[in-house]
Amino acid sequence: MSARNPGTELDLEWVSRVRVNTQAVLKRAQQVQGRKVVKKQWQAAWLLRAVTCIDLTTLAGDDTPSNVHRLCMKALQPVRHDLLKSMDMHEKGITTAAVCVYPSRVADAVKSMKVANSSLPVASVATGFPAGQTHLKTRLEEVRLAVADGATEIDIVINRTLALTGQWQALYDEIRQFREACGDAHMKTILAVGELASFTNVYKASLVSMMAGSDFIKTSTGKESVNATYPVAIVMVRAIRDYYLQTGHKVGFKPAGGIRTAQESLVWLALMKQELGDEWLRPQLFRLGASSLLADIERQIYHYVTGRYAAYHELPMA
Ligand SMILES: O=C[C@H](O)COP(=O)(O)O
Repeated sequence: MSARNPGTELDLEWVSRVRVNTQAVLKRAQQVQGRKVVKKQWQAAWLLRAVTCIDLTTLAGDDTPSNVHRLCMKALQPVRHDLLKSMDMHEKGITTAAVCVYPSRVADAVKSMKVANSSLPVASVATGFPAGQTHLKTRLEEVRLAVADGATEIDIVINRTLALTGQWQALYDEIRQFREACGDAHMKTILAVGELASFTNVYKASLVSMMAGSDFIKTSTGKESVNATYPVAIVMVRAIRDYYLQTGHKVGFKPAGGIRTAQESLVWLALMKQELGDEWLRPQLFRLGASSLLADIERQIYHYVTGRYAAYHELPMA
């Protein structure tokens, strides 16, 4: 992770003058999607870059220590060794950026990483994920427990009720408290954009989250009916840029929810490069939150190396 964002005082005047031009955002998103993506070895290199930015996620009611262990092993060896060797990348220590699990599975993930002698970060969703509709005291305690179990990154969800009713001061105060409960753990703040009703609300919620000290802002939980979209990403990354220009603090971006294909991961990287520059193409400032994206990326890399698509049994860990 890069240097932490300490946050600022809540600047309500800035928040209140925010207006987002919807047509301009939609047009820009179309341009990003319409651009040709890189091919051949450049594409393979970009796909490996995408791998290193993935928060490899499992957030299911039937998660167990064994599937969490399997997730951790996959995060540590995300692409088959022989494929990496063919690309002369086998000694580069390629892993995903982190694994992401529910709070009650953090201890399992930490144990698996320890057994593998790895310090790969374990992230946990918290604060009543995904809806955030539990008492503040409960949400704060959940953060503390996940940190005590060894999570070094916490993905909090914002209180959408506060955002939708324009209670920005109350939202700021809650997020500040989450930041404090995180201690040294880095905090990613999930806006749940599919439930924020307008781009203007998304921009305002992004600003308030950053002012309250979020190290990353994240689009979605993956559980809303609309998750990571390119237009909403344009709004959020522009808020990141404006906040950086105003304060000098760099905040990361994490699109999450419904990102499944290698092709999409290339568009996300292109969007970051064009909107925020090369510095935001590293796991310190960019994450892709995804449960099934890695399988398609590995499949595309297999195709690049062998010239054919893998049968299911050839990429069993995917
Ligand atoms: O934070 C990550 C998301 O929950 C993952 O969503 P996904 O299962 O649609 O990839």
